[in-house]
Amino acid sequence: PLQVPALGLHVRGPAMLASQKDFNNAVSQVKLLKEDPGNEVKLKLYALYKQATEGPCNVPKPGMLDFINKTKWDAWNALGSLSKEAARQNYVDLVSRLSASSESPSPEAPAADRKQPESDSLVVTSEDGITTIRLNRPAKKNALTTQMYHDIIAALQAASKDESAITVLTGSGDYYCSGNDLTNFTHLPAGGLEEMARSAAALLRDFVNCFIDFPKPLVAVVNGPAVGISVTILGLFDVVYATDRASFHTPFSHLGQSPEGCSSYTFPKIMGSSKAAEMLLFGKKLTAQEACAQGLVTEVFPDGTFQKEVWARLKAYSKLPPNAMRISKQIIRNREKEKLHAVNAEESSVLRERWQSDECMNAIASFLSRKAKL
Ligand SMILES: CCCCCCCCCCC/C=C/C(=O)SCCNC(=O)CCNC(=O)[C@H](O)C(C)(C)COP(=O)(O)OP(=O)(O)OC[C@H]1O[C@@H](n2cnc3c(N)ncnc32)[C@H](O)[C@@H]1OP(=O)(O)O
Repeated sequence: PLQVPALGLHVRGPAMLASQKDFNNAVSQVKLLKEDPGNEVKLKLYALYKQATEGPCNVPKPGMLDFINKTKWDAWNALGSLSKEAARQNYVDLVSRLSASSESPSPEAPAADRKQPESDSLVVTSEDGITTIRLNRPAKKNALTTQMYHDIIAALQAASKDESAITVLTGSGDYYCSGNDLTNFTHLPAGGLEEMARSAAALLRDFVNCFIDFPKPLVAVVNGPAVGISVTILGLFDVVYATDRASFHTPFSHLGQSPEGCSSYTFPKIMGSSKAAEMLLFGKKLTAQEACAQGLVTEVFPDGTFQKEVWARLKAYSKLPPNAMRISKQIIRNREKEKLHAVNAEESSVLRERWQSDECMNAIASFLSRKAKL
């Protein structure tokens, strides 16, 4: 089947297309879903519904500050000339997957407690004693959606209990991760900006807590440039391997924001206060070699041999006695845990205020209107 890239959906041949009755049933089924499928999926459903009922997007683009309607318009418009029939089929397929996953757990779950991620944007695999959590939104440089934060939390919780010795976080495509998806802040809930900031701070805190508490060796395989929160949490990993194509960028001041991921504590500790300040206050972007010289990265590999060398090394490490590695990590981490939790709480609470500031809103609007890029 062909792919509609923006939404990762499939176009089928005419013989397999769903009828109008199937479509109407799917529309009714959506209202009966037991779990909220998350904003990204709801956006896909919206776009497919519009395409299936009205055809290609035919209304004017909303203004850049009309975040919600612009995001909906973008999703519909991204379907291009997809036929009404194919959109109808994709809608029916999506609803049937959502209904199945909300009704029964997958019989093929690879580990007892593993719940597969809600969307294709995160891929979790276990092999050779290594659980790999792969960010999989290459078209968006692996920017983290709200759903992905939830899925990463679930994946880490499952990995902490599975049979693997080592857990790896990496990315698909040319980027490791472009940080928080800035459109996360455009879906204003009923309680407005204040409620959005409250729930974002709670999610951030839970997310970072999972990294602080993760009990096994945690390795970042940084396959390309890294931005924002994907950089700051590196201070909570045990080992960081990077391709020489990677860069490390924390543009918080540019975005009217402040550091998170415990970086206000881990970065000065790792690289000294003035190097940390240059990154966290002034947004200085480091090359892979610079990040390695400053202790944020363990080792840099030539891009051409990066995957081969890193995975060979990780496979060898994964054969070491797992309990010994776990216990050694605990001794190192236990000394810091209380402090890290306190730092995380403070950073999340400061960001809650920042997200309600004009500085932050203007920076996000600028990015979304394509005026600003890092
Ligand atoms: C209510 C609940 C909310 C919950 C939210 C939880 C909150 C936790 C938040 C924790 C705080 C985190 C802070 C950060 O991470 S700050 C860093 C944020 N990231 C950025 O500012 C990066 C923005 N992106 C860019 O500047 C460029 O895209 C980049 C330099 C990364 C790449 O440039 P390039 O020219 O190579 O590629 P494109 O710009 O064309 O990008 C391709 C497409 O990807 C989209 N994209 C990229 N990054 C992001 C992003 N961070 N958010 C959203 N979209 C992103 C880009 O728009 C392109 O899309 P289109 O092809 O559709 O145009």
